[in-house]
Amino acid sequence: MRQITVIEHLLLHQKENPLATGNFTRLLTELILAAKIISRAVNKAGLMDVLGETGEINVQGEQVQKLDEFANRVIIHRLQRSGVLCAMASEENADIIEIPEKYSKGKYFLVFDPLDGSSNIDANVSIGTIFSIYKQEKDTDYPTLGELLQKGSQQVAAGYFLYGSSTMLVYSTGQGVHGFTLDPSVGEFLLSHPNIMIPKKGKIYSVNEGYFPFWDDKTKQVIASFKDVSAGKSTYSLRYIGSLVADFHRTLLYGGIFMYPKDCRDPKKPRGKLRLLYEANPMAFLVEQAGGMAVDGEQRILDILPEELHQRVPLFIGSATEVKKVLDIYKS
Ligand SMILES: O=P(O)(O)OC[C@H]1O[C@](O)(COP(=O)(O)O)[C@@H](O)[C@@H]1O
Ligand SMILES: [Mg+2]
Ligand SMILES: [Mg+2]
Repeated sequence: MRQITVIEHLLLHQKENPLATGNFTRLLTELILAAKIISRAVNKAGLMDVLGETGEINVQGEQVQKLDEFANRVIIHRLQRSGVLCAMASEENADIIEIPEKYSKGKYFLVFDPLDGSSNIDANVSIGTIFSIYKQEKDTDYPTLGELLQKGSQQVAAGYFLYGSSTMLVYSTGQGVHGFTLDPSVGEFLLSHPNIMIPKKGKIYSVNEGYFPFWDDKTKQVIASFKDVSAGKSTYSLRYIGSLVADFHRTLLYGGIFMYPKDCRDPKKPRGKLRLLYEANPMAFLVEQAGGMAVDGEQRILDILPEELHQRVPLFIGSATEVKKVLDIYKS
């Protein structure tokens, strides 16, 4: 089989794609380089000083791991010099990240979760980097937060790097979902999974069932429906890694559903844990491109207009059959 790189694939196989321009390919090239640097650190984590916590608490109120901070620094460092971004937003930074005056600017917003699945880092379990790209609509040098807070349906591209038993890039520019595997011997991501489509129905449900006592009655009904084996009902297996990027990747390839519902423990946090901008929107963009669905229980994730940078949202994502089942139960 001919070996096809990410940029080659974008230019050759998506010719009619308006994103096949110098600026977008530059952005993708820098992102890929940042991911290779992060992947190298992940692979050598036990040999480098990147395991454990930094001792700091981030804007999400969570412990910052050394690898979270490293990945965040690598992405900001590389991408602010790319000349094609007008601003960035990271799960680890409280505010929008402006491009310093000394670098030239462009028209894209990059929104990212530098290291997803932080609690799994020290156990050598799959983790990843999630990204989402939007266009700046107005022609100003200083984009406002309001300009960045676009609906997920306005993403021009989204994807993730998965640092698993192999390192992969899975992404979409709105023309299908394509997967590339890093060949460490040549240092390139090469096409391995063209045109990924999620099965219409799956056999796996994925959720942290330890939180069962903290769910409302409807949510309990939703999860119970995947355990219901009465006459004629399908049986499901339960799989939960605790890294969205890895749980989503399995769901995309095998089908089924991943869920992170709202939690009633804290009435001030009725929206679950996952972040709309950094986690739910990019995965929702990918799953729809692959023929699946993503909802918050009532509405399509990509239709939600964000009110703030670090907004959280309940997430039900996967094969159409299972996601529709969730919608039906919440509606009933
Ligand atoms: O431990 P919990 O509550 O099940 O949460 C797991 C979820 O939290 C996350 O780790 C949150 O992401 P970060 O690691 O980027 O903060 C997701 O990857 C995962 O789906
Ligand atoms: Mg995350
Ligand atoms: Mg993270």
